Amino acid sequence: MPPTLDPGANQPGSSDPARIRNFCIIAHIDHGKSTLADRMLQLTEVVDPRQMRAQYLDRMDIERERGITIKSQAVRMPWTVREGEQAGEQAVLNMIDTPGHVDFTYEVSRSLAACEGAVLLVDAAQGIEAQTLANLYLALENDLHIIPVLNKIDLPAAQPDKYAEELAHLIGGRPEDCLRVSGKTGEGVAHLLDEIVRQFTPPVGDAAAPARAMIFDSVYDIYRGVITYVRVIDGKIEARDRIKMMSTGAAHELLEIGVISPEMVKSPALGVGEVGYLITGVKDVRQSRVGDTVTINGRPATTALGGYKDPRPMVYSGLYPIDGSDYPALRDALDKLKLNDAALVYEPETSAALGFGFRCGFLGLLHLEIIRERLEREFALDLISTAPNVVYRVIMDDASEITVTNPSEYPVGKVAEVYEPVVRATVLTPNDYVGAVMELCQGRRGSLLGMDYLSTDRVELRYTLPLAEIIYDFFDQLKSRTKGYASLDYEPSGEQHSDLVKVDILLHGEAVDAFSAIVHKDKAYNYGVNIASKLQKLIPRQQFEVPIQAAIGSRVIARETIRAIRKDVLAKCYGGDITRKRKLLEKQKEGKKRMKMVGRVEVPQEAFIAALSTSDAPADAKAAKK
Ligand SMILES: Nc1nc2c(ncn2[C@@H]2O[C@H](COP(=O)(O)OP(=O)(O)OP(=O)(O)O)[C@@H](O)[C@H]2O)c(=O)[nH]1
Repeated sequence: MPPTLDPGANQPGSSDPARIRNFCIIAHIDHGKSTLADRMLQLTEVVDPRQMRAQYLDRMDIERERGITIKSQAVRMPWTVREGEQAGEQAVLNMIDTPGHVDFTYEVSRSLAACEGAVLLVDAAQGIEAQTLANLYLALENDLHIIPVLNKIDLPAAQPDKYAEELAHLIGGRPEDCLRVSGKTGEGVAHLLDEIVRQFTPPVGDAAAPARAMIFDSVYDIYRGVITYVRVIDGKIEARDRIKMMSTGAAHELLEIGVISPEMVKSPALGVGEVGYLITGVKDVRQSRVGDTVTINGRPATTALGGYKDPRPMVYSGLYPIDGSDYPALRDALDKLKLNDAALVYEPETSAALGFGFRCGFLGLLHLEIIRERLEREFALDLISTAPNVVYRVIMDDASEITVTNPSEYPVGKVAEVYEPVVRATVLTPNDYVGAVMELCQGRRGSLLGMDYLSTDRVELRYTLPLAEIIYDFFDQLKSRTKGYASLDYEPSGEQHSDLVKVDILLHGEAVDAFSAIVHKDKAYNYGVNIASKLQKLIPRQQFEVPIQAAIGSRVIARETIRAIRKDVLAKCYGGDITRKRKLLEKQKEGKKRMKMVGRVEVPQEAFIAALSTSDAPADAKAAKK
């Protein structure tokens, strides 16, 4: 018998945990999570049809334009089961839309910890991809129940039968258990919502215990301060409570509490299993740290919930304003972005070539590109960024240790050992391209860990690769060598001892810090030749000859020369005798000598910009954002 309908029972704070289902949608990039989420919002009628827009939950402009999700989003949707034995049952669904790109995996894992179930979405025209696997493993690690779903069945190229087999093989179910939907047409979505209620378990928690809520996201809003997203595990948080952060012991007055449905809706309380937001008037997201446990000040819990790992920057790059007077504006802008993005780190640095700027740490190249683009767009700054590099651990001869985030700070001499970060990469590729992928990985100093056939024509290759090799055009190369069919996922996997050297680029004998790079010994020559020849084309000829050298320590490994402009000092000297001409030429030579000695090469800013931006570096991010 269907339970009796009680409209009050689904109100936040008083909903019966047995009615709640907390779930997330996980998928490879572009397999259609956000589109499916849109259909769910429509079907559950939480969005007014007139206000519906595509990718409703991707709120940042940049997310909408690029069609990618960067921040996780949680939304509460009431749903009355339509079919089957439970028809008529009222449920409260909390859906968490997660980003798909590797750079943001840490967001995914946080969201997963707030759910009991995961909808594993696979594009029925593409099949399983690298991030499908990565996200599935994350979900399994979090003990989530999985509903496999094939999406985009409206596409003529869809092969749902084939991929249902693959999926069933992967997660160990039957092919007929894979649901089939189209986020575009809405087909099968109501059935999926029914299955979510039927298959996922409701949250369990102790309603009588002191309150404990897990912070899974925290964002800064210019009007409202920090908005903290939580999932209540035990007890209840009420609007008039004073809350306490368990890691710091700091207590805050609650200004507002509520749920997102899909805009913020105030509510009197949040009970066991509920997902919602808290506003305390705190101005810095770091005071409301993701992974922390919130409790009630008057009746605090004794043990905190298990937290999350802090995201650690993997890639560093120097950001400099093109117009030096923009430096304070850049600092303010970074401060503002940092409020919202705990993963962004930066500290001031100066470069002889580029002036004042910041060395910034990012989760990956896409993160770098997004921050840079937001700085340029939201804060109207014109920036130049140096080639991205990873973090090196350098052990000196006297056993002291240095962490190098900027190649120009790499110590000269007396280096005993250098360690560089490595990743465990998974590449999924059709059979035909295995050779091409292996060749690429080998060329990037990869070592093969294993290889598996997912089906007769798809292979999973696992490699250990230096992160530094991936952040250059690896993704682009992978795509072009496999006609776009291979997909890549990677996760940090410690560090390895490597034969690395610092290559300096010297202009007229002086090292230009912005071009220094730490590269593998075998690749130093290529790097040197490449940059030197690029600069030779970019720097205009001067009054004197300018050598461009690439050097390791004092050893020059490549050289190009910018020839001098020979000023025609004889132009004004018509006729006349030869001794006068000679005298003028002698004088010119002297002048040139002086210039060579004292003069500094005038390198136009544009040359730096061109040399750095035409380096093949951020191609990965470009390819990934599509
Ligand atoms: N034909 C068809 N296209 C779809 C369907 N679902 C999504 N798409 C298209 O697939 C593309 C990617 O969809 P998104 O919903 O943005 O994908 P996503 O998985 O949210 O992407 P990320 O947030 O970047 O991970 C868009 O161009 C959608 O229009 C579907 O069911 N059928």
